[in-house]
Amino acid sequence: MLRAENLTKRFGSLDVVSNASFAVRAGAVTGFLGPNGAGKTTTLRLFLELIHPTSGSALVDGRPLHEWPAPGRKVGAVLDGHCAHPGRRAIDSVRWAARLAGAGADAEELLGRVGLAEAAGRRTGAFSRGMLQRLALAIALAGDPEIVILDEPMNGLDAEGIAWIKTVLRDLRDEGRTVFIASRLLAELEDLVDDLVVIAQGNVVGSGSAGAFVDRFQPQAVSVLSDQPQALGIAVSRAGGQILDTNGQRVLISGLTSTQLDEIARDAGIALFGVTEESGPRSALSPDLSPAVGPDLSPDLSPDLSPDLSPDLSPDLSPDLSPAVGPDAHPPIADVAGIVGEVC
Ligand SMILES: Nc1ncnc2c1ncn2[C@@H]1O[C@H](COP(=O)(O)OP(=O)(O)OP(=O)(O)O)[C@@H](O)[C@H]1O
Repeated sequence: MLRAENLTKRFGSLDVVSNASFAVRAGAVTGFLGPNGAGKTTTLRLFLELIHPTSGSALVDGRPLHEWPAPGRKVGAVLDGHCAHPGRRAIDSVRWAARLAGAGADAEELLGRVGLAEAAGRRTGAFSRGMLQRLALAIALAGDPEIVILDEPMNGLDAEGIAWIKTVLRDLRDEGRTVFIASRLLAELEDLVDDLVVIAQGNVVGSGSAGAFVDRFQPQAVSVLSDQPQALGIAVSRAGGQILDTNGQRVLISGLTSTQLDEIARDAGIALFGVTEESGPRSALSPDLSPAVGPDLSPDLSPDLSPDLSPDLSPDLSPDLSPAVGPDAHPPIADVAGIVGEVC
C-alpha cells in the first residue's frame, strides 16, 4: 500500500503539500480528489521520488520506493509532463520501459490492451493526446507493477475513452493491483473508486469510503413546482420519497433523485416545472469519511470543500504541464525513471 506520513513539500515559502497523512489500501482503486493546484501531482511525484519531501515520508509498502530492489515492478505511473520520444515507435517505447523495469512484458499484448494494436509500429509524434494517454498507460504497465499511479488519466479522452479506461482500471484492481488515481472531477471517479483521499490547498481534508463521500454530497432534497401538489405528494409517498414541505405549488421532496421524480411524475400524469436540486450540508465531511489529519483538520477547509466538488472541481480542464522544476526539484533516479509513462 501507499502511505503518506506527515508529508510536507515546500516550494519557496509555499507548503504545496502540508503535513499530509493518509493511506491507500492495497487491492483497491483510490481516487485522489482535489481542485487545481491542490497538490495532487506534487504528492504523486513524492511517492515516485521524482522530488524529495521537505519533511515526512511517502512510503510504498513501508519503504521509500528506491529501497525496493525493482521499483519498476512495484509501481507503474502515468503522469502529465514530458513527451514520449516523438520519433520512437509506440512498440519500442513500451519495450524500452519493460527493459528498464526489468520485466519481460509482451509489448504487443500491452498495446493491444490499451487499444493501440494498430498503431504499434507508428512513431508517437503524430499521436493524438488520447492515444498518448493510452500509450502512457501501456508504458506504466510494462513492469507488471503491483501499484499503478495515474495523474488525471482521463484528460484528452472522449466519453468512449473514459468508459474504456474505467474498465481497464477496474480490471487492474480485479487482478489484485492497487490503483491510485488523481482527478479534479468527482464525476470522473464516482463510479470507479472504492476509496477517496481529498486534498485542498495542500491539506488532506478527508479519506475513506467513496460511497460515504458521494452519498454525503448527493442532493439532499429536490424542489419542484407542480399544479397538482397533492397528487404529487401521493405519488412521491408511494415511491418511498418524503414531502418535506409544501408551499402553494412548490413542493420540497427528499429521498428521490430528480430523475426518479421525473419518472414518477410522468407515470402519474403530473407535470413538473422548476426542478431544483438542493445540495447537502456544506459544513462537514461524512462521519464515515474520517479526517485524515485528525485534530489538524482545519475547520476553515471543510466549508470550502463541498462547492469545489460539485461536480467539476475546476472549469479549467487544461492540464498543468509544468514539470516539477526549480531548486527543490530532484531529477528522477535511474531506476524509477522507467516506471513513469508520461504524456505529451
Ligand atoms: N516545482 C515547483 N516549484 C514551485 N511551485 C510548484 C512546483 N510544482 C508545483 N508547484 C505549485 O504547487 C501547487 C500545487 O501544484 P500541483 O501540480 O501539485 O497541484 P495539482 O493538485 O496537481 O493541480 P492540477 O490539477 O492543476 O495539476 C501549485 O500552486 C503549483 O504551481
